[in-house]
Amino acid sequence: MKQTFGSYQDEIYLNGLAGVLPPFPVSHGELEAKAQAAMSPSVWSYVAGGAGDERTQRANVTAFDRWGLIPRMFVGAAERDLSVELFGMTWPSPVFMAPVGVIGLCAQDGHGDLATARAAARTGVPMVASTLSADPMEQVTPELGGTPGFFQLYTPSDRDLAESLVRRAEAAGFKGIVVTLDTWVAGWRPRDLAGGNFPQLRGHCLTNYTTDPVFRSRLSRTPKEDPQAAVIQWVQVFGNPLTWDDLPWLRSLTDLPLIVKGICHPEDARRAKDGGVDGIYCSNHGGRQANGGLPALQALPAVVEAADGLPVLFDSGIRSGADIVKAIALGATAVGIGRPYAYGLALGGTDGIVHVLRSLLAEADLIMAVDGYPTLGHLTPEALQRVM
Ligand SMILES: Cc1cc2nc3c(=O)[nH]c(=O)nc-3n(C[C@H](O)[C@H](O)[C@H](O)COP(=O)(O)O)c2cc1C
Ligand SMILES: O=C(O)C(=O)c1ccccc1
Repeated sequence: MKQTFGSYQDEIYLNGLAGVLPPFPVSHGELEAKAQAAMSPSVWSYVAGGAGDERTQRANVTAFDRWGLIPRMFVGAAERDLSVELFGMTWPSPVFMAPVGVIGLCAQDGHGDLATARAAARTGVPMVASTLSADPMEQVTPELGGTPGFFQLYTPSDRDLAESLVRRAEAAGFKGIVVTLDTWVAGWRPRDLAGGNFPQLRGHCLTNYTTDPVFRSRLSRTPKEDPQAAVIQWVQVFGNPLTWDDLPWLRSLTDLPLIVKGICHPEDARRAKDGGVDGIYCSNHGGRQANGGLPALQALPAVVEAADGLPVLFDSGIRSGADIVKAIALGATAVGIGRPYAYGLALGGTDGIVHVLRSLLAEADLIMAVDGYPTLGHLTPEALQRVM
């Protein structure tokens, strides 16, 4: 499949000739700074913040500096193919949008989930829709166009509710279920603690619960009549400290591809594979959950090896096209963008997300051109060297 992601650069320079500058920042640093200015302090704290003194969060980003791509010449990589086969589909690139629970709040109009789905439709970049959304999942999938969407499940302790959420995701047309394992309890987050700020406790982004028949059947009054009771019910059912004994049950919930998120240990990857999952998602939740952990990128190679041919999705720390290329070279099948698209959304709705995604993909494509790696298959660990 011929790709032209790099042409976003031509578009920007051509506009420049006409005196029109890019509407949104092109560098991550400026994107972040402008997003901070555009967001309320509490939403900024929730999105940008992480666990503890955030050293794992920072290490996720700096881990990429320890690897350098080795340029190859006389390759003639005039056309690049970034497409990837995954779960029986062909994606135009190995990039997807990671689930971001309060994405709804990042949009000026409060409908960030719909804005994200529309960005997926416009770019072909798949979306993983969080359980914690402002817009109900049934309204998200129609906005995806032909682009695949995945449903991220926070497995509730109420098994009937878990099953209901999965049935709804199937009926809504999602193409796979991503079960997040690292967030059955909230990590220690000093920024949010200092502000006494946890959006879900204020009733935000609980729509998939409050629209669910099983969740509603547990309440004596509707969420509209008694929002407080709905929040209390959510607190009671949200977390489920799953064990390996629960994996057969999770697997039995759906015939859709099942992907487990939060895997950083090779032994966990091996056991998940043995348990019949279709994909491993290597991530430390962007350093939001447990401080003191190793950078997710450092966990990736051993997880890939243990996954033994099963697709490995990766996120945590991707801030540039170079990061995407490096994660692929270290064995990721696909790479998730997290905070950067939330910042794009805060700055410019769907247009802002589209700009962020197109910029990341253009940079990745142009690096593959310059460095002589025309396809993802050419990006192997041999394309990288440890930086001294
Ligand atoms: C504000 C915010 C909310 C998130 N909500 C979810 C979520 O609902 N489900 C989930 O599995 N991961 C969630 N994540 C984690 C992301 O999916 C991803 O792992 C993380 O953002 C990657 O780190 P990075 O953004 O620093 O690259 C969230 C991340 C952020 C920043
Ligand atoms: O903020 C998050 O990353 C997130 O997804 C979450 C959701 C519920 C409880 C704690 C964290």
